[in-house]
Amino acid sequence: MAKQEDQFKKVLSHAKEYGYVFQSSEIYDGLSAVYDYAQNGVELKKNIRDYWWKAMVQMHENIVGIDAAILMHPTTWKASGHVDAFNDPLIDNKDSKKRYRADVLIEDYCLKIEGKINKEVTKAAKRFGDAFNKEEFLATNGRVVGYQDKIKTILARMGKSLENEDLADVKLLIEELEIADPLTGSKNWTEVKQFNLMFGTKIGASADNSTQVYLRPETAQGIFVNFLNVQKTGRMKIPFGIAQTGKAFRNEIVARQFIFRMREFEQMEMQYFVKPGTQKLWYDQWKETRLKWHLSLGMGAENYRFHDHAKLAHYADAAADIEFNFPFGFKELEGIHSRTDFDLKAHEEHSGKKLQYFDHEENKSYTPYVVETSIGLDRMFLAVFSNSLVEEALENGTTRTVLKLPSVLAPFKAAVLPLVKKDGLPEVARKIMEDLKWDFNVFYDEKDAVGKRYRRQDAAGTPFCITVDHDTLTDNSVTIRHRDTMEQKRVAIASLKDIIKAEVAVKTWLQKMEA
Ligand SMILES: Nc1ncnc2c1ncn2[C@@H]1O[C@H](COP(=O)(O)OP(=O)(O)OP(=O)(O)O)[C@@H](O)[C@H]1O
Repeated sequence: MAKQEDQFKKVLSHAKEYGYVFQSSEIYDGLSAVYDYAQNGVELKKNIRDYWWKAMVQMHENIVGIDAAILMHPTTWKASGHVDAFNDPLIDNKDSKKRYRADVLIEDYCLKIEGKINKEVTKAAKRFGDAFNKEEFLATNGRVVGYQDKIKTILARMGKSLENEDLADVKLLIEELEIADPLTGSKNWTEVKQFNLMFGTKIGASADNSTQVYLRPETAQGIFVNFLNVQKTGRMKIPFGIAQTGKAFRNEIVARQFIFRMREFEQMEMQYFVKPGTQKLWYDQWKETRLKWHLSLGMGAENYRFHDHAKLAHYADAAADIEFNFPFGFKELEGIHSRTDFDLKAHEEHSGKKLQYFDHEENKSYTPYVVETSIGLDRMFLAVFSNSLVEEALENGTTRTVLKLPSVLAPFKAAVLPLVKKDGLPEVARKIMEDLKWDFNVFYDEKDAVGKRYRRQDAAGTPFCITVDHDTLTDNSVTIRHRDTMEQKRVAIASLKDIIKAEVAVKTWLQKMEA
């Protein structure tokens, strides 16, 4: 755990030091759970968005994109259920005046019990050595089984109380477990109440209630309300998809873990409209396709797992998360949801407009079912960034910090470095830059010794360094150094474009999905 926390701290400071993520309005001490993407961060974020867009839209003839507005007619959110049910249970500590999510306090309590189980496992593994069988130990050791049962009972009771809106029982559970404010140890709690996560605002100059609007808490509804417009104007035939990337806003009660849980964030969503009865097939297929997309980035299959939901949202008949191994453990990165015809039907009902599809093959109209894939761009950014940041021991006893970003996502694909700032080398380096920048984002650096410049580019995540030296003036060749292997090769200037392209092109990476 300490190691994981250490890694997370490194991620935070590296993100700032190398111009990836800044706290929003930092000069005013920041705004909680709101972040700005800096000069390198904006490029990485754009490249992740493009990589998703290409895989989802460009590679599928039957998926098209839209860009709906953040502000929507307020009835949208009545129909979708967000006005009535997009709530989290909130509890305040009367002494510290700190605010918490009641369910998270209880889950954190269970995590502590899980910590005890892990300790027992480590102890037994040491004691029994090779003869240790973890599954058997978990199933038979009395103390461990007791811990597991306790977690199950607590979570089952919490789940039931939340479902039945029995918030008094959630409070009682917190009291019975003697859960204290993690910051102060106080057990002086208020009642638990529901808190709606939508940010509301008013449209126009009037303060009258009819002008109440919301900042969208998800991008999906912009797709549902445009379903028929897109289907008709694009002459789309079922099954087909509509994709969208854009900002979403949630007034999260507890915002923590950096850009993992933000109040303003970006989603990349795709709604796939299918014939009723075929949703299970498409749901399974999209689960597989989306996992392949993640794996194509080469961040280690062991770092992903599915979590199939036992308890389903009111609109879903199946749901799973793709979880990623973040520096603080496995957590949701993407959701795949079979949303039935809930949303389209709800919008039909609230708008009084038909949102049906006429199936020419079957010669009848029906409301399509929807399978959705929904991933947070910022969470994906954190997954990529934290997975890529490594400290590497070198043969000479020193270490180097490398940001081994998948090169297709790296902000800059190459840095051009004249060995010295004289003898005409900068001019040649500039010429190489001028030529490469039509195809790639290229960085120019002539300050400090070349070794130091290599380290800077390693830490910033640039896959290639191109060094111009005195020989370049006569042989038209340069040294190209690879970030990950540190291997250096002498190559002709004329071949640079092809060498870089072969490694960083979207095609090189996305084709791995087919393997
Ligand atoms: N507050 C947030 N900050 C950053 N990304 C978010 C946030 N809330 C959701 N996301 C991203 O949007 C995706 C789809 O949203 P969805 O509504 O399914 O999330 P969720 O199940 O509410 O997430 P969580 O359980 O973590 O709150 C999530 O998988 C996640 O990547």
